[in-house]
Amino acid sequence: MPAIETTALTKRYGETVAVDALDLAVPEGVVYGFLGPNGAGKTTTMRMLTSLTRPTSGTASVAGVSVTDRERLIQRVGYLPEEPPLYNELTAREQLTYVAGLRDLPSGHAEERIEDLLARLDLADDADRRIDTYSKGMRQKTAFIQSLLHDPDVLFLDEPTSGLDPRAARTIRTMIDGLADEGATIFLSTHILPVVDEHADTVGVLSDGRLVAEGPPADLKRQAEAGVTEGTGRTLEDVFLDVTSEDPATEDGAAVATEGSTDA
Ligand SMILES: Nc1ncnc2c1ncn2[C@@H]1O[C@H](COP(=O)(O)OP(=O)(O)OP(=O)(O)O)[C@@H](O)[C@H]1O
Repeated sequence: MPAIETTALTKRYGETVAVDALDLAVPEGVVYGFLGPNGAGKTTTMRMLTSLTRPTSGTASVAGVSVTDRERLIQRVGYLPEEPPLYNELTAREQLTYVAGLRDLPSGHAEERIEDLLARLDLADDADRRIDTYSKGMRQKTAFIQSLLHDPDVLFLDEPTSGLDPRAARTIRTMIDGLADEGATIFLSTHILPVVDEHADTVGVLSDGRLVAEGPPADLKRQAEAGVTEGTGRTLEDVFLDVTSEDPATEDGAAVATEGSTDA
């Protein structure tokens, strides 16, 4: 059973088709890099997959739970949105304890997990200060911990290293790999293409609400080399620019899929 499965998933806002008949099958335990230009529909897709917004049509399930079953779904998924919900008047420790309570985590276990995650992200010394005194990076770390506190099966991350210093960014990247190794599925949306290149097992590129390319980074780069002078190394950025260009050749809706791209 795929960790994420969508069939003709569509979201319209009036005349705008934000997500257009999206078919995804993401296996368990992988890091799936979700790319696309601004306004491509990435956030809308993640909001549908975490039951924050309802699809106009089509179906989707995450960790085997339909996105229409919000109550069961939120126990299985974590989401770090671009603007994470934090209470400014709480300290990080209070915020995380509060969220652990909402999630019904046994208090002893929750406390241990919170302390461990605060320490790993180098936030323990500041954890008793109010969040409204935090830097952007400290807020981001708090929100990242909050998204995975309940050990979700599928974790949706929108620019998880935004505002983080290189050390903290590396910690988060290492944690992403570790979570996937333990069997969690990570749906990673970011514009930092080298991170996707290094960490994603499979990449999907969304453009105008449609999946225009999908496959392991190495395969997509190899495909992009076809027709290019031999020996020219292509980067994921080249692939991204190719498949999201306004060139009519790429606008026929045909996804550049790589065989077996969604196999674990
Ligand atoms: N609540 C809304 N009401 C109306 N239109 C919306 C709404 N949310 C998103 N849209 C539209 O849907 C399209 C997709 O937006 P979305 O935020 O999903 O893109 P994105 O890929 O996450 O972009 P970015 O990389 O800039 O974050 C855009 O045209 C956007 O204007």
